Amino acid sequence: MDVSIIGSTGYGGMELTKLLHKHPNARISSLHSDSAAGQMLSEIYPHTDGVTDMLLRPVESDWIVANSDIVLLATPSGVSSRLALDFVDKKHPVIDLSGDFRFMDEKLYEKWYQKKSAPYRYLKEFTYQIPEFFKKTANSRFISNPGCYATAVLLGLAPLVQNNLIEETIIIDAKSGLSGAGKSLSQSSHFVNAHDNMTLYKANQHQHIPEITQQLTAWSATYDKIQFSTSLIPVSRGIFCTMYVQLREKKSVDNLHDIYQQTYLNKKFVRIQPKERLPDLKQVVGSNYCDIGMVYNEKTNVLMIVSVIDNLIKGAAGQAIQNLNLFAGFPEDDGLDLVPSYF
Ligand SMILES: NC(=O)C1=CN([C@@H]2O[C@H](COP(=O)(O)OP(=O)(O)OC[C@H]3O[C@@H](n4cnc5c(N)ncnc54)[C@H](OP(=O)(O)O)[C@@H]3O)[C@@H](O)[C@H]2O)C=CC1
Ligand SMILES: CC(=O)N[C@@H](CCC(=O)OP(=O)(O)O)C(=O)O
Repeated sequence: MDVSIIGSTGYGGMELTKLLHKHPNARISSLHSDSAAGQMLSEIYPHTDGVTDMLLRPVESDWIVANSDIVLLATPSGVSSRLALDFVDKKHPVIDLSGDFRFMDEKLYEKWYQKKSAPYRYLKEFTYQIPEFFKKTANSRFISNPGCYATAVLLGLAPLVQNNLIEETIIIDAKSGLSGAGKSLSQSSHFVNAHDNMTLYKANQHQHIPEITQQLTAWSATYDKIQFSTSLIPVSRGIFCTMYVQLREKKSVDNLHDIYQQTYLNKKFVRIQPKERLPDLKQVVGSNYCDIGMVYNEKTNVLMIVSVIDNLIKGAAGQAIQNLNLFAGFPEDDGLDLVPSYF
């Protein structure tokens, strides 16, 4: 399968390039860049010299449609919504990493992203796809890849929500490394601000709140609100997400653990930790794994769940490749046999 990437010089685009380099059934047919068209990738990133180096072509949809089987959009929200339209019109398959096609509702998108939405007739062509819950019947050629925080949260809560086990309040405290913000420098990602520091941002205003509740309510209508906070932590990669939920009734640790294992039976990329063990960040960084652990407090009846991912892999490029594999009928782990680096 021939794959084109747009937004090639961004963090997500670069991660896609790296993963596809090792893919047994897909190859990169072209890299496209707005800022660096005409240059070689190695002129911008010398580490790609002799490995994944390629010419960066301009972003031209006709050329891409003629020369690839699918296009991956690793572009910012507000840009994907513009670029995708030509491909949808031409029925050329798309996987979009941005937030632009995650809602079926223009107003909802505009409220949370503060940007103009793609028209509804395009939104409705896209399927929001968490690969672990992919249904063959819903196979779509236009796929909206879940957001990074949303991925960690939804995988961590799915077993409880799908089985209606939560009393009401869901409190989520998520922390992300700086690559989650993309490569553009901002005041908050400046070394002096980020190093040795922790900053909570977008309190009650994060754009992944409606994305998370949209999926939770699709699983069980009761769960239409969450308390969600996001913080920057001084690491390059990784999302560490702690969730607190009060259960409807008391459960044994064995029972809860079984429910999680059952939900992710044969789901290679979700690893449920042994009972009472919580994952750390580095055990997933550099891989497509989402590791989930939990601790139950019998006195308060609160279950604390910890879910960790690499934001650029399971939270973005790795999940996009997983979705590409499902779309193409390739084994789900093609190109994703990655060992976390840990040290
Ligand atoms: N970083 C993360 O952890 C995650 C990111 N995402 C989403 O994935 C997408 C990519 O994120 P990320 O790689 O971090 O972002 P970056 O800012 O690192 O890269 C985005 C790239 O898009 C291209 N681009 C920017 N503006 C335009 C434009 N006007 N027209 C065409 N291309 C443009 C640029 O590449 P070039 O100049 O080469 O075209 C840029 O490098 C975003 O939508 C983000 O929200 C989703 C989950 C996690
Ligand atoms: C650390 C950091 O800044 N992370 C970004 C995540 C960006 C992202 O994934 O946004 P969409 O997928 O919704 O486009 C944020 O919190 O906005």
